[in-house]
Amino acid sequence: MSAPAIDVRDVTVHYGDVVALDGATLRLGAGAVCGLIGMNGSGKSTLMKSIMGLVRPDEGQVLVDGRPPSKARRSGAISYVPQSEDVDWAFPVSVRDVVMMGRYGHQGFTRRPRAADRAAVAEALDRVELADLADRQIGALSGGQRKRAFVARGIAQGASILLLDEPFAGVDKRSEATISALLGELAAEGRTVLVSTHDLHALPELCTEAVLLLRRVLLHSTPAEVLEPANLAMAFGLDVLGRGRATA
Ligand SMILES: Nc1ncnc2c1ncn2[C@@H]1O[C@H](COP(=O)(O)OP(=O)(O)OP(=O)(O)O)[C@@H](O)[C@H]1O
Repeated sequence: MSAPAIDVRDVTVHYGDVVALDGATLRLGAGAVCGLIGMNGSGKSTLMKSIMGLVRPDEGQVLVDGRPPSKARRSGAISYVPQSEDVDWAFPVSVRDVVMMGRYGHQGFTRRPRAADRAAVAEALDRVELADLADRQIGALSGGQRKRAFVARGIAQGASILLLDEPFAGVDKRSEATISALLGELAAEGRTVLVSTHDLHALPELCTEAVLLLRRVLLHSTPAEVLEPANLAMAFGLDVLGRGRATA
């Protein structure tokens, strides 16, 4: 049997005195679109950073395709779309340059793009509907377009695992629809998608499964079960859907 795409085993992460994750366990297979749900500070970004190998667990272990995250990252198997606040948008690179970064691992030491790299970048830009903005500076895009550029980087990279940290925050309806449809297509190609979102109502359409996080995984099930009021109450401590709010 092949290793799970993402295998988080009993992971604990501290930032100084803050316990961000406390015995988190999660296993995801190929073809899953898993929604990661939890209140602010529940550890969603930390979980993604642990899977990327950007944060080292104090306890427990993370395996990606059966390998340590750093190895999986170097091989290009895994791609991360960070929260907008974590990116320096003033960096003087074009949208095409950002997507080409996904090809670095394919280019050897010279980092000189070859025809195959240019073709992969063009195809990825097409898939996220950004071909007409390819030469624009990344900071001159809207929030939703920036997210799409980062998704395109993961596609050009050929990543089999995509981690998206709140890709719908501050995003217009067109970008939301483009990204949602794309995540379904990527999963249908056998890739694994983990996506954190505060948009609970979008969960059933967006995801094949969902996780409730509060420093550890409280529940990993279908979107419908995760959205049960009693389950949401475990993670948020109140009736987030019953009060008619669209987001957590
Ligand atoms: N670099 C850091 N240094 C110190 N504490 C941190 C750091 N990063 C995160 N934390 C703390 O760790 C906890 C988990 O943070 P994390 O960003 O993983 O949560 P989150 O679920 O992604 O939150 P949000 O929904 O607000 O993005 C929070 O209490 C946060 O304040």
